[in-house]
Amino acid sequence: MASKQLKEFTVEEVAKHNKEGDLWIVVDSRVYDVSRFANLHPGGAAVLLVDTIAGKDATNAFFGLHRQEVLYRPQYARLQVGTIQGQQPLIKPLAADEISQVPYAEPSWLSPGFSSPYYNESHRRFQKAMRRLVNEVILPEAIRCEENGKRISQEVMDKLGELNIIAMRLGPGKHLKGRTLLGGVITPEEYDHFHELIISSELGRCGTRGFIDGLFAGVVIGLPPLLNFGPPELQAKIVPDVLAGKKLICLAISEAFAGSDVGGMQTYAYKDGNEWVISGTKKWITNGTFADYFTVACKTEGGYTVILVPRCDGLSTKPIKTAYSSTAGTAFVTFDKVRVPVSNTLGKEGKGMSVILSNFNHERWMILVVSLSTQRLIVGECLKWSQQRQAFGKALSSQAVVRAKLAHMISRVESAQNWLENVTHQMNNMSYAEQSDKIAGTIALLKQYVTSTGRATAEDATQIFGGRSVTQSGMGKLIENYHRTSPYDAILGGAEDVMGDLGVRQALRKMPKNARL
Ligand code: HEM
Repeated sequence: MASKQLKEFTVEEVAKHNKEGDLWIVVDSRVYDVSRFANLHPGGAAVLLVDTIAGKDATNAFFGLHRQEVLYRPQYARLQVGTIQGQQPLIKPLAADEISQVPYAEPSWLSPGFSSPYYNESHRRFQKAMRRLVNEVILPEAIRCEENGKRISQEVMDKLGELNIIAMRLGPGKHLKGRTLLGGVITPEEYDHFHELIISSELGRCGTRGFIDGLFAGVVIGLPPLLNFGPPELQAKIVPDVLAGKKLICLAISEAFAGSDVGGMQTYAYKDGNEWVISGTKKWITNGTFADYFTVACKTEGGYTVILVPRCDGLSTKPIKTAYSSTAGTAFVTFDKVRVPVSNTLGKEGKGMSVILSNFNHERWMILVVSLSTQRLIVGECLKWSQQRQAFGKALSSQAVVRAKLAHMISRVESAQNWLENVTHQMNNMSYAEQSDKIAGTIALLKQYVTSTGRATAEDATQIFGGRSVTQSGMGKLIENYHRTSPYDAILGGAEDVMGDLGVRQALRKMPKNARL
């Protein structure tokens, strides 16, 4: 409702509307006629009729119980009949590409007055455009899909394909050549891992973990083996459609028999003439329910081989019900004597383990970037809530115990961000082979750090939000989602303990032979 069409009222005029059937309230200088709405109010009519609320300024009470978005929902926005004379609303939604002014709610490079050696103008342009895209296109879809558990709509997939978001999520490389990135905001030559970090960070801010996995996580991990090791004819057949969002691919490695212990897999392929015959099962396959193609790790004679399998006879998928939304498409995949041409082999026969391992650093980095960004979102939520929530007659933030929790939360997210930016800078300056040699262990340690601090922050946030932190709607909905889903980050792409161990083992391997105290 445009404010110029609204009447202005004095506080005294509003105060006259203070009874059942004639009930007004004020929230942040906006006057609402809730006379008829009172009986439909999800919080009940009685709470609106008490002396301190009916005909009064109920701003503090309102924001102690509702997210501001409630006021912008069309069915509630139309309850506004006017404004208070001489007052202006203070609380406004952020514009689609606006940066939050809440301290630590954004990484420091985005905060006014802060500088960073890592980001240039192209990153700033890119971030602004990406935030707008997330808020206008992706977040509404995320909220829908997270709730109904359905796959992302073809319309949104097409849009993201057109903007080359899917291609960019694979990182910098020749697959970006000649593409128009995010409507031309930057060139493929400019695109680096910090742009990619921005994509994953902006997505993480949706706070809808299942949806974020549904949003091409399978492509990010399932396509690189084809791009890096697949025969050109197979690439030509599959890659364009996948990058355009027309088809989905996923990575099928883990099994009920083998998770972090990849070598324990049992899915077996043998050759019959020009064909592979594959039998076995795969479990927890992200996007598997919807996928058109499967990048499958198989045991073969003398080793492991990675094979590209299209959805075909003998291959079936069924959804696995997990703690997060089925919009992620987490599947149990069965291969029953599935036949595919030998030309679908990715990399050398028997050398599949190096194909599998080559994928892991990038996957882990992507997971931790999304996870850290959501962790920061939670810090922002806790800062806001602890200021606006009154308990024992004062704001939560006036309790030392709450401030102590906030101190730990902020320190965790800031330390991880600084480490992440350092690692990303190294990625920008190393070949993938160098990264595997020099920073695979660091990425694993960073992932362990981000996921363990994320879960500590999720726990702290539940103490600050109380019952709301375990409620899927209302004030604590982002806390609830993060608390429920942050363990995923600590498992997917390598379990937290395994990550720590990998990091230390790599460090020990690199110890100089003559190192002594
Ligand atoms: C324009 C005015 C208001 C609108 C449109 C409104 C709308 C809503 C909605 C949609 C909910 C469901 C929960 C949510 O989505 O967050 C809710 C819950 C509630 N509302 Fe309101 N409300 C208004 C004013 C108030 C006021 C002034 C009070 C003051 C006491 C109040 C007390 C409550 C309570 C106690 C709940 C339940 C909260 C919970 O379950 O945690 N509401 N309201």
